[in-house]
Amino acid sequence: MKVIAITGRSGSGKSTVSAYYGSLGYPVLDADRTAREVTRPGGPCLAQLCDAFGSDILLPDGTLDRGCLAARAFATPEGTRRLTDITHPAIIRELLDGVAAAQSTGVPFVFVDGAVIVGEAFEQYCDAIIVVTASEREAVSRIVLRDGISKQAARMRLAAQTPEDVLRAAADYIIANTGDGRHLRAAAQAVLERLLAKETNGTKEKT
Ligand SMILES: CC(C)(COP(=O)(O)OP(=O)(O)OC[C@H]1O[C@@H](n2cnc3c(N)ncnc32)[C@H](O)[C@@H]1O)[C@@H](O)C(=O)NCCC(=O)NCCS
Ligand SMILES: Nc1ncnc2c1ncn2[C@@H]1O[C@H](COP(=O)(O)OP(=O)(O)OP(=O)(O)O)[C@@H](O)[C@H]1O
Repeated sequence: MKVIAITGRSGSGKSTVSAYYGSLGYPVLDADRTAREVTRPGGPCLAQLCDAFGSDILLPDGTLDRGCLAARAFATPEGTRRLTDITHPAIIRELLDGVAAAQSTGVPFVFVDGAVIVGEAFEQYCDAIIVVTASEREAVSRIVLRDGISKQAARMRLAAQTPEDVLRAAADYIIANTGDGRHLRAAAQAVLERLLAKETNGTKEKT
């Protein structure tokens, strides 16, 4: 069984691609949801995060104040590194449990939807990387529509993310989400067919 990462910048459409593969019956693991699990009260990361960023990153009910942690961790590259170093070992353990569970069902692929995979430790567990791309303009308008934030806030979010050329350089497959939803599904289906063909004939291909 192959582990296939689906990554991309915010608003690129990776969750839409993941949902499409899920609708076809393939298992999809969501790294963002896993991150929420490992940072829940009683989870493996919350105490370490408090040690690193201050115990006032907790809300009065003991849950993580995500906005507060984001403001502190993303303020500097060192803070962002610290956040990743604390959370990713636990995220990876959970994801690998999910991979093992999928493997026992005999499917050819498990997909992992995650924004922070390229250049990080989980990349070594991936047999292939799908990068979903969209222009800045498209990503901004989709984020504005989905999250109800301003264009400026959407642009700031994108500015803090891994540049698209870095993601493209790591990609085995690129899905350019430049049209409507039907176009996106067709592009995702084409990549799936290439993955299945590669499984059948064992050839290595690169986009
Ligand atoms: C700091 C947290 C609580 C902020 O949560 P919040 O809901 O406010 O924002 P969200 O998760 O949507 O992230 C905001 C943006 O930051 C980026 N980001 C998140 N974590 C990281 C990271 N470790 N390194 C670089 N960028 C990151 C995301 O791509 C996203 O675009 C959260 O991002 C987190 O727990 N991050 C660490 C775990 C992680 O790496 N998650 C990404 C999935 S692997
Ligand atoms: N081709 C498209 N046409 C119109 N809307 C789209 C298209 N692709 C995605 N969307 C919409 O744009 C929004 C962003 O897509 P999606 O949530 O899949 O992106 P994402 O890469 O997972 O973003 P994030 O990392 O911010 O969660 C969603 O509301 C989705 O329904």
